Amino acid sequence: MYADLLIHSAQMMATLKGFSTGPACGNAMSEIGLIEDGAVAIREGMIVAVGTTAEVQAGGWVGPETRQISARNRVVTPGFVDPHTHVLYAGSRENELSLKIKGVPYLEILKQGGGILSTVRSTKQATDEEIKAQTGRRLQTMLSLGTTTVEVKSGYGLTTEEEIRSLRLIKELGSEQVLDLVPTFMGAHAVPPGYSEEEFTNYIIEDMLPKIAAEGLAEFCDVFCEPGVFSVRSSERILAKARQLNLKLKIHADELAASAGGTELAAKMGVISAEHLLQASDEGISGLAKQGVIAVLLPATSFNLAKNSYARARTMIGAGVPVALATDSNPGSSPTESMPLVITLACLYLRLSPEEALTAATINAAHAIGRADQVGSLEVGKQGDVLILDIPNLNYLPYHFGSNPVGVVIKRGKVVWEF
Ligand SMILES: N=CN[C@@H](CCC(=O)O)C(=O)O
Ligand SMILES: [Zn+2]
Repeated sequence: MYADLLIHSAQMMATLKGFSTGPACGNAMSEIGLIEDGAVAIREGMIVAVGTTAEVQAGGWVGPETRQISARNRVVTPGFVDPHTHVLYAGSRENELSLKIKGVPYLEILKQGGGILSTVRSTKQATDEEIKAQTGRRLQTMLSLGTTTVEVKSGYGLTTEEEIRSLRLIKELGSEQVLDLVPTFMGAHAVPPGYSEEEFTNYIIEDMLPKIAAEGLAEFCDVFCEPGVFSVRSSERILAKARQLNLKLKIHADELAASAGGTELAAKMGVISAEHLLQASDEGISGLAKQGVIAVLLPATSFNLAKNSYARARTMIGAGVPVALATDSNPGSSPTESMPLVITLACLYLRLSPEEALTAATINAAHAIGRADQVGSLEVGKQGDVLILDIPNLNYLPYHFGSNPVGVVIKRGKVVWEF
């Protein structure tokens, strides 16, 4: 039995091994399982051997039919996992840039009917084909930047019918695209005109959630818990109903307003992951650590909101909270598809080391979306999702920002993108 593909002679290979059953916390976030002169062999889409080039070659995996790719002078890592995106939508919001430059706050734009509500309108007006074509292009860009698994939220529908349409389109794209897509229901993304927050919360609980759960369209349920959007009380009611319906839980918590209680709710509900967390309190952070909640940090959003405010990642890591990174790709607060950019911002502004950032963008991100048994590290039995980065060492990844460091993307053992 020979491998279909052998990647060999990597200057350095970061395997991220050893964290498949639980995310890396504290000092362990720096343990990236380095192998010099590394090699990985893949058969039928799955990893069958990992080690030094000599070890893998001695394992008898290389036959006449095995395709061999040299990673000499390059760095090999698992494919990036992007655990927080709003990438399914139609339209764009570059018109809001001038408002932002003038200092109009994000939630003020939303209150005036722009922001998320503007994307709700453009998505509703678009045909299924238009939404899929626009989203497909973004997914293709993600793939070229090294993302091989991505979480995608609904939330630009805000009616039962439109939310179900979005989740069905995510499912269709998942079966047509190279990337693996993980669907999250986020009907609680904004309160549309004509509803009070309480009325819309009731609508989500009584109508949206039961129908979406019955169709099996989402794995996770997420809520934008923020004063002026969904209160802690409404968020708790929505998440409790979602849990009853066997959905796993996520929460956008304490992004904009000072310590509003979202982080504490995340800990109380024992969600899988809490996202943003710019304003999380010390008590909230220790609650996350106690409950093993993963902090999904989104430094591209902080950067793009241009308020010079970033999550306290060092405090979180010090407290033992497992940290993951994501793009938050969306048309308003983070119009980017780039995990390499997120890694640079995480190093410079969250003060993560390159090793911690890589852990956060691979195995910890995989845990945040319930996929750590399949992706996020280079270990025997996992999917053959591998990147060959055109860089001489790991420091170079955050260092050289704004260009694409990805040389080759391999998804389930197939070369799917090459520079
Ligand atoms: N904060 C709420 N939702 C998104 C933004 C979505 C949008 O602006 O369209 C976020 O995570 O940043
Ligand atoms: Zn988000």
